[in-house]
Amino acid sequence: MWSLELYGCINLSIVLQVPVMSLQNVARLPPLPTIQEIIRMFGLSARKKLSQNFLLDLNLTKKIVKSAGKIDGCFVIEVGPGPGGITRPILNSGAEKVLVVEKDKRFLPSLQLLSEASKNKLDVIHGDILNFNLESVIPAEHKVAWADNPPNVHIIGNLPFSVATPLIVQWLESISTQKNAWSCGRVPLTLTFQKEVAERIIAPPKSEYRCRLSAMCQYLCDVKLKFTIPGRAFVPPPKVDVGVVHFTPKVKPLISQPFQLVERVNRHLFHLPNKLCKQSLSTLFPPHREDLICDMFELSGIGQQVRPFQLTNKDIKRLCDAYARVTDKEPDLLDYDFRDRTEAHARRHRTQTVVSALEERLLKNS
Ligand SMILES: C[S@@+](CC[C@H](N)C(=O)[O-])C[C@H]1O[C@@H](n2cnc3c(N)ncnc32)[C@H](O)[C@@H]1O
Repeated sequence: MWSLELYGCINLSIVLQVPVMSLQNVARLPPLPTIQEIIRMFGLSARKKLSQNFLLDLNLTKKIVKSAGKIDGCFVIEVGPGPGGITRPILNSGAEKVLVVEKDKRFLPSLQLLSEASKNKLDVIHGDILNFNLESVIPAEHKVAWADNPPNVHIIGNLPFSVATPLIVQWLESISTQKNAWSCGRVPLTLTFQKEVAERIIAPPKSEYRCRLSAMCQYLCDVKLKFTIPGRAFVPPPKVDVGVVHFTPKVKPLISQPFQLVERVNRHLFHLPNKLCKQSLSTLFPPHREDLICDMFELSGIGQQVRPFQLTNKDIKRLCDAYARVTDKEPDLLDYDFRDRTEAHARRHRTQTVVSALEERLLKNS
């Protein structure tokens, strides 16, 4: 039996102001202490340094799980479970098996207890999701062909903002190459982001939020902002609101070029989102090769006066295809880095300044 005395009452350094996740609300798991009690029992204070913001409101954690779609009978991977506020509704939604990947080992004992209560339906892995290949943990019976409907596998996570964005970029590359979890088919994702990042992910052309992340997410996935959560719902509350985004990988990506090429074109395109495309794309080529930008626009059929934020996903596809054709003829251009030139130029300039100062001094002394 669970009891506070058994584990000792350890400091609760966060203020709990949200509705309590009560025993009655947990339908399929046996009676368990509330998440608040778990936090207290194991001394699981949220670490600001690690951007840990817990979601303890059962209505919200259930809503996140519901927005993933039908998870009954599915294999569910949760990234960053923390004290288990989202893990519990996943277990209660009839998932066949749940695997959680948690980096902070302070959470492992409480997750282990949850695993025992779930009759080992829950597996706990101590690891860093940024370096973790999910392919090996997804059972073979859940693997389907890419063109089939998404497999009975879901990834859900409320990660720190500083992890969620690099992680989705890393995972987009895995989606494009059908590696990692996506070697098992078009595994959908339900992830939380800072609201502004969520707005960027789903931003249509001409939106003020349209950026590289919008183009990269949308060429590979159908993306939907499911709902937003006010920052005050978290413990401790972050200064910003949070968006829950659902990603379903597309059967056929909108752009058939390699991920690195698409990333490169978008990186250059959107580094000056409000300038003319001609200006933003000029950094793709050495300064004396303006002819190549003209070739790129001619091949793509896109007008040079358009601004990056106005481009549709199809326009971006045309520009990527055109860039692929231009660089097919001169593959070295794929390695061209305009900053190298700037850096080399700056270095030359610094050297020249030092040399001139030296010469001046020598002249004075002579
Ligand atoms: C914002 S908290 C959310 C906790 C819990 N899911 C909730 O909603 O209350 C993020 C969790 O992700 C974990 N985490 C952070 N970086 C991680 C990583 N690279 N790999 C796995 N877990 C990570 C943190 O330790 C923390 O438990």
